Amino acid sequence: MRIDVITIFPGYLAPLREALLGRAISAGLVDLAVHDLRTWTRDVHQAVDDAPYGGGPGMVMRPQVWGEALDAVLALDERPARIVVPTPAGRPFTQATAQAWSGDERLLFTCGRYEGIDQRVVDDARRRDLTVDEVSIGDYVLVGGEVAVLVMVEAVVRLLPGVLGNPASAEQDSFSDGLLEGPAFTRPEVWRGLAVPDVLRSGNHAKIARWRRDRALERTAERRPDLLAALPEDALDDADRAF
Ligand SMILES: COC(=O)c1ccnc(N)c1
Repeated sequence: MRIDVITIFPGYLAPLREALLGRAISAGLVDLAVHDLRTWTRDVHQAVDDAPYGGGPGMVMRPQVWGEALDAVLALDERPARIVVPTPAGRPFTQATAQAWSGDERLLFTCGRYEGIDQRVVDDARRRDLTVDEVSIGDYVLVGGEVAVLVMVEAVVRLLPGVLGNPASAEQDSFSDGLLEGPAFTRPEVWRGLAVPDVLRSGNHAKIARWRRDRALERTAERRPDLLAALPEDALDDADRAF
């Protein structure tokens, strides 16, 4: 997978080259290229924003600069790219989104700051039949899209074959079966007087699986009843319903 990021703060994306993601890049599983938006400014002040039409607070990022930047970065590779615009006004980014994007050949993230990017940049890309997804990582506002890109790139890249040491980890993620993951324990058996649940040390795999499923159902019902309500009819078996 090739990942391009266009931003006025390239340094914000440095963490993508650390740890697991850094190893994925070194292993050639991911090609990452970060581009400074100011490369495509034409004026001495390298202005990337201007006052919003219609008035109001803040500044809007200029279409000319973004249009040239997008065209130039898209032209760097012939693989089709999904253009991703992080914005609080976007569709929710979920585990299902990460799963879907993990099959893409190329992702191109455009990091907006201020009050966002002139809408015509997205409209122009879409009318050229480019895939453009405006997505939000949650119901809150950030200063810029860079942090959202860190979140989304990590969620996607960890799903790529060969990135996680044990692929089963991704299969047993929270949300992978529509439920939150239950509690996890490791040694010692007793810590500050708190013992690991006996069933987890029983060696009875059927009982352990049932116990884990019950804890996942319990946690989901308590913390995210919306996820439980959204489960498809056949997602819960009789044992689940008995819980
Ligand atoms: C500037 O970008 C944001 O504020 C942003 C991006 C993606 N998701 C959000 N919840 C906010």
